[in-house]
Amino acid sequence: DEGFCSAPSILDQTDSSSKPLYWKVTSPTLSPSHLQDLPGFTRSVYRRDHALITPESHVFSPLPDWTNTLGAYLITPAIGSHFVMYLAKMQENSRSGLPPNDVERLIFVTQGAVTLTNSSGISNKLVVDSYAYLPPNFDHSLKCDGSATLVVFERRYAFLDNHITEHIVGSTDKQPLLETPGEVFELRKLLPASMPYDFNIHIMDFQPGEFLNVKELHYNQHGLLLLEGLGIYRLGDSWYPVQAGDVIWMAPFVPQWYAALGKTRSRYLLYKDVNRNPL
Ligand SMILES: NC(=O)N[C@@H](O)C(=O)O
Ligand SMILES: [Mn+2]
Repeated sequence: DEGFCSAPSILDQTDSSSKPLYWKVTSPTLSPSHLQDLPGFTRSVYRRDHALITPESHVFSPLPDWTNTLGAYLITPAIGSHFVMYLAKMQENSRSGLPPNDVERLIFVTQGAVTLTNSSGISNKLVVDSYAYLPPNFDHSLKCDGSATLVVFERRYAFLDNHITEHIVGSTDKQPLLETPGEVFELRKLLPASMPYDFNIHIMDFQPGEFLNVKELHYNQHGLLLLEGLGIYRLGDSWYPVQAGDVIWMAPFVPQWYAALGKTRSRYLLYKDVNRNPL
C-alpha cells in the first residue's frame, strides 16, 4: 500500500528490532531518496540561541592529540557554549589524547567498543550504551582495536572548595529511573546529582505521542544527541522535525519543547550544567 506519499516512509525503516542499540546514530536516514542527492539540501540550522546539526553537515578531521581518530566538533565555545561536544570516530589501533588541564570529560559509546585504562592500570571495556566520566587532570587513555563511535563532552571544571569528582564508569541500563513529577518521559542521569558535579547527562525516553509538559526556558544550556526515534523539536519560534543522529545546541533561555512521533520510542542524551550559582 503506497499510502499518500510516494517517497518510502521513514517509519517503514524504523523496524530496528534486529539492529544494535543506537544504530541510527551512525546510520541515520538522511532524507527520502528523492532528496538525498539534492545539491545543498540540509536540515541544519544555526541561530543566535540554538542550532540543529544534522549528519549530512558533519565535517570530520583528525582529532589533535588522538591517534587514528576522526572528530567532528558539533558544539564549541565559538557557538556560545561553555562546553564542547564532539563525535569521535575511532578506527583500528586508535588511541585518545588527554583533554587540557582542568578540563573534565565524559564519553558515551554509540557504536563499537573501546577499552578505557586509567593511571593505575585498571582497564574497563566500554560497549554501546556505556559511558565514563573523567575528572579534570585525571590521566587515562581510550584504545580501540576495531572501530567505535563516541560522543564526547568536555568542559573546564568549575572547582568548588573541598569538593572533588570521582572517576565513573557505568551504563545507561544500570541507572535507576528517576521521579519526573508533572512529566511523562522516563529519566535517567549518568552522573551523581551531588554538588561536586557541575553538569549532568540526562537520558530521556518518550513513547510516541508523549511530549514535554513544561515549555521550558531556563538559564542552563544543553547539548542534545537524539539516540533513537523521531519527533518535533521546538527551539525559539521554530519547529524542527528531528530524528536519531541529530544534534541540537540550546543556549541559555531558549524556549525549548519536544514531542515524540513515529512507531518507536524517542531517546535523547542531554548535557545540562547544574549545581553552580549562575552569578
Ligand atoms: N530540553 C529538555 O529536555 N530539557 C529538560 O530535560 C531539562 O532538564 O532541562
Ligand atoms: Mn532543558
